[in-house]
Amino acid sequence: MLNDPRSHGLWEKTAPQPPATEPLAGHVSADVVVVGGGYTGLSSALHLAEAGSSVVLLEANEIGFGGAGRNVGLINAGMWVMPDDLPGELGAIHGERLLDLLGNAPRLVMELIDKHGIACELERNGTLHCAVGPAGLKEIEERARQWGKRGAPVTVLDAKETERRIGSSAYAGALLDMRAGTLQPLAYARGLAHAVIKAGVAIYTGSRVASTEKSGTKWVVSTDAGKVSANWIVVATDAYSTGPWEQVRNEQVHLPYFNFATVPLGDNLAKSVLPGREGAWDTKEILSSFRMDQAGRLVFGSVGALRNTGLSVHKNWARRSLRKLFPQLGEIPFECEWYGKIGMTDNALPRFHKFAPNVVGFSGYNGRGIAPGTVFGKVLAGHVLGHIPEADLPLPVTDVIEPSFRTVKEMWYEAGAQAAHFVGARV
Ligand SMILES: Cc1cc2nc3c(=O)[nH]c(=O)nc-3n(C[C@H](O)[C@H](O)[C@H](O)COP(=O)(O)OP(=O)(O)OC[C@H]3O[C@@H](n4cnc5c(N)ncnc54)[C@H](O)[C@@H]3O)c2cc1C
Repeated sequence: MLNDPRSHGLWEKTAPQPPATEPLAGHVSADVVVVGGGYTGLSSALHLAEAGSSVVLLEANEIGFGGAGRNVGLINAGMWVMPDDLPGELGAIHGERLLDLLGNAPRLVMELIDKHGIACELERNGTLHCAVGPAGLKEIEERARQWGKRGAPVTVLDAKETERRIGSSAYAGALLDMRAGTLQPLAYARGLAHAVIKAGVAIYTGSRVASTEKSGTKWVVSTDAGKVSANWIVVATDAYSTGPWEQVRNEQVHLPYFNFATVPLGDNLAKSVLPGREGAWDTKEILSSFRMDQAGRLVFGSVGALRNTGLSVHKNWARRSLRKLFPQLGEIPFECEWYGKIGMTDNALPRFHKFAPNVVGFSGYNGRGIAPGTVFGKVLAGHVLGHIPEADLPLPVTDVIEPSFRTVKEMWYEAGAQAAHFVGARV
């Protein structure tokens, strides 16, 4: 995308085409203007239009330019925070409400894919959170216990069953979560965009919102070449936020995350690595993730940016790690490499912001935005339509607060990941 082979990598290579769109020109009106063409913006536009609202969606670059086109494609249920800790973080009402909403969020993703016939390599076979050593095993057992008492279909697999499912003896066990799955992330975003246009939304790409102003009872948002007047603004710009909502980006500490995709493994090897096509990641602090795509490529990722010295450090690390994790693959070549920035918040939980009257948005998904972004987009639509009052939202309204030492923390993430990957092959 935008002539950068390390921005969207494999996903851009294998995703179906996006709908034809153009930059905004002139002055148009709508009930709602949605800013951002990722999962949050697309889902909110879709649900608003299906309920009869007139909607304009403005995307600064292309559909899926942000996290939506760069991520690993794990459709996770819930956040990183342990289920029992959420009520403590958010209060009992918001905590249990968020658990319920996000625990069921993958179902909404899968329903939308089915309903709109989105070709995005959906796999419904669950995810495996792989335990590294006894501490990792303890962690997943506790997570399983906490989800289990809420009725979630989660199981702890022993080391033998984990090895059978993954094709590696590296792990002490794994948490299998049958609510979850994998997809081709850019294909999902582009498929949503097709559905959004079919529902009657006007999407303008290459249309960065530069400013907003109030004109009577309406909001007017301006891009380089046009304006939109609307009653509501939905802000769905998250970690790639620019323009009037750069504060959303500044609220987050950016964690770089890269992926390498191998060439297709071929039938025999593919049978020995994740034959069930679950998505997987481990319990390490600097975690690694791995999954297959539909053509049998192994997508392997971890923390770090593929730029400057990081490019060779992380690539060498990925080769060493794969040799150790899956020796049966031998010296398998990489076909694609890419990275993006994950927006982390200080308590690892997303935020709901009310920037001004009738200007609202969710952000800060901490690397878990496929299902939450989709479900929060639907919640935003319900809120704008007056069906979900503020008191019933899954998160409290919070101010946008920049964390202290943000820049230092971001440099530390990048340097720390390089140092860790320089020193050792993982697992
Ligand atoms: C490398 C990586 C791996 C990840 N892995 C996973 C994973 O496996 N599973 C998971 O669930 N999540 C994962 N995530 C997180 C997930 O991708 C994000 O949480 C998700 O994309 C957020 O969706 P969004 O629609 O809110 O924002 P985005 O997808 O980032 O979209 C925001 C859009 O807003 C646009 N924009 C910004 N400013 C303006 C403006 N002024 N005017 C107009 N448009 C603007 C941007 O161009 C962008 O397209 C990962 C993220 C990364 C980067």
